[in-house]
Amino acid sequence: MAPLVPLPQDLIPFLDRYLPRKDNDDFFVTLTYAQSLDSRISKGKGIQTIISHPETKTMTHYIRSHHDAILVGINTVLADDPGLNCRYCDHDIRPIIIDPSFKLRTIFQRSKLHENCVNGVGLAPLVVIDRHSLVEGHGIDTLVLDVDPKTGKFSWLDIFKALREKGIRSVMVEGGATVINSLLRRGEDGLFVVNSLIVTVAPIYLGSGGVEVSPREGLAVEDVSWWRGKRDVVCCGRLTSEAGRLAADEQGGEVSC
Ligand SMILES: NC(=O)C1=CN([C@@H]2O[C@H](COP(=O)(O)OP(=O)(O)OC[C@H]3O[C@@H](n4cnc5c(N)ncnc54)[C@H](O)[C@@H]3O)[C@@H](O)[C@H]2O)C=CC1
Ligand SMILES: Nc1nc(O)c(N)c(N[C@@H]2O[C@H](COP(=O)(O)O)[C@@H](O)[C@H]2O)n1
Repeated sequence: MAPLVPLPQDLIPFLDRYLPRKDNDDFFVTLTYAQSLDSRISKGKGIQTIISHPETKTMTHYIRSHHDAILVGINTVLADDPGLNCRYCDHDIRPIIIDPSFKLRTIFQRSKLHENCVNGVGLAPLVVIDRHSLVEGHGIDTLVLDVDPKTGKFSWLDIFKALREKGIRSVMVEGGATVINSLLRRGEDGLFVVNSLIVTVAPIYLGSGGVEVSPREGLAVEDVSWWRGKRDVVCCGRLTSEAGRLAADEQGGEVSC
């Protein structure tokens, strides 16, 4: 695996107020991903695509160093075979895979996740599965929840409450699009479960066949800051209050970021 390039040092103060605080026990969710100018996160379904410049790739590993867990959907594991460890510094981060039908079971032994565990450079993943997919004898840590029978989905609140009960206090969500789009929606209480949003934007187009990030409803990101690197920009913001919706309404339904 190629070594990371040095972290641009101005990213440290820039990211600081969007990362979980060590002195605060509240559960914290950071949603972070890299996208093209046309809001694509890969060239196509199942295709791993390098979007970040090497310096924003290093940033991702720096952000991992501030979280207890890193969460992705199963399609991301199937497409990318990711390591999901922290290569910025010596920091243990727990991979969480959302995988209701437990597809990971069939490929785990030949995955990078497994290789990292065996080589002592990554923690074992915790796989969130539906009760109906529970089988014995695979040697993989599972968190068993019930999907909503109508949607076939877990509730994010159920997932995060269960992770909190396991002692996890901060989760960095990296993707893919299904996970990101669902987290960019308000819950039934009208609130988002995401605290911080950190999006890398690279000056490329991936085309209409690419995997798109675009939530069902528009929203306005609050408390926004931008960083400009050698090639990419990074947008940080928050999604926690009602102000985003109010701001959108005041602009006659137009939503701006
Ligand atoms: N550029 C970037 O930063 C990133 C890009 N990617 C790309 O994203 C693509 C994968 O995206 P998607 O196909 O959308 O897949 P995904 O990685 O979001 O996984 C979707 C699957 O996860 C499970 N899942 C997700 N949320 C669930 C819930 N609430 N309840 C129950 N099951 C749930 C389901 O099985 C669902 O089919 C890949 O091409 C990958 O390369 C992935 C991560 C980051
Ligand atoms: N930040 C970022 N930039 C890109 O260009 C990407 N393609 C991704 N993808 C995410 O990173 C995971 C791979 O990470 P490691 O193998 O652990 O280094 C991949 O699965 C996506 O979640 N991210």
